[in-house]
Amino acid sequence: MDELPVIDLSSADVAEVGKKLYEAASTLGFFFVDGSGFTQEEVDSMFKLGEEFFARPMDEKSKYPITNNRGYSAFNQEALDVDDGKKKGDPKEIFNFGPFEQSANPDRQPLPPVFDEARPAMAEFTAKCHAVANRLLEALGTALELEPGWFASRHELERPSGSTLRILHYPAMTDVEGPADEIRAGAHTDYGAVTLLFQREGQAGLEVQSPVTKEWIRVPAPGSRAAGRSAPIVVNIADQLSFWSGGVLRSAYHRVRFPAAAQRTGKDRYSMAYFCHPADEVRLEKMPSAIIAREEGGVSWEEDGKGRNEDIRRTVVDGRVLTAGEHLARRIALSYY
Ligand SMILES: O=C(O)CCC(=O)C(=O)O
Ligand SMILES: [Fe+2]
Repeated sequence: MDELPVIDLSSADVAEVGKKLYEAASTLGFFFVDGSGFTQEEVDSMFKLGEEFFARPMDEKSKYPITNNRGYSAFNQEALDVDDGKKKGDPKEIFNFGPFEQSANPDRQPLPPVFDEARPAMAEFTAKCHAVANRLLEALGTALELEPGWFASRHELERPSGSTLRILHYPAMTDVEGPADEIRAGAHTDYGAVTLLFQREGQAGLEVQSPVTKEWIRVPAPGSRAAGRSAPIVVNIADQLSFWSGGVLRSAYHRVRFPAAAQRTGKDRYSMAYFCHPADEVRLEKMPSAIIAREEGGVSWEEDGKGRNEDIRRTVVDGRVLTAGEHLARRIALSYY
């Protein structure tokens, strides 16, 4: 983890945690958090559900096709990289869960039996992810000198939002022919405010692009560092924080790549993401932060994204400021086949 900082969220010194979060969020936009409150058992039990589901026959899985960003997306169906024009989806399969909180999700999502039976545990896990994301955002808010509650009041779990739990499966592929086959999830930024990414120990593959050198940096997949604690969780800053901060906080480009040699070992990779989004109606406007106002003018997100699809960086269309819900809809429309 040499290049990515590990920030301990259990520290009582929230101002210090906030400073570290700000430093990490405004440079690479990718870091680890430890001390989130998750135990390894909790995380493992979610992965186990995912393994059981993905092992089911295709005709069963495809009874829950992804619609409105919820449900099952099969091999080659989602292309996260909207810039490479390859018109071919990523070789991975995923299942997306919309909010379990009933008021945020009035039309209860149909789930296959393995997940349906685990609804209460999954709801609890999701609520915990949301709480961790909110804790992190509030700590970041102290470094940005925002009034307390600025982030929390935009991320209430009860309000309809794009917040999504996603379980991913990258089956081993032994017929890797060239570098293009090594990419298992294309380069992209995430669409919400912040993403928590759970990995399994030893199942690396995630890479983040340095906004300065454009180099791809490998993100390791470490195990638990202390008894009773889950392995450190990867956190990445996503589009909404970049919009709110005029690009000072970095929505980081990342991808999943398995070198051919690693693929030939025949091992599958599993990961799990919690995409924390603000409420759908929140607008893509600047946050009232003097710190941001002072820092603006450095390397902008727009510059970062030069040569890449500009449409996904728009905050205003036809003279109207977009909302978080509209941004999500625009990004989804570009990503599925
Ligand atoms: O599987 C991973 O490690 C990353 C997945 C990802 O970036 C995504 O689904 O947005
Ligand atoms: Fe992502």
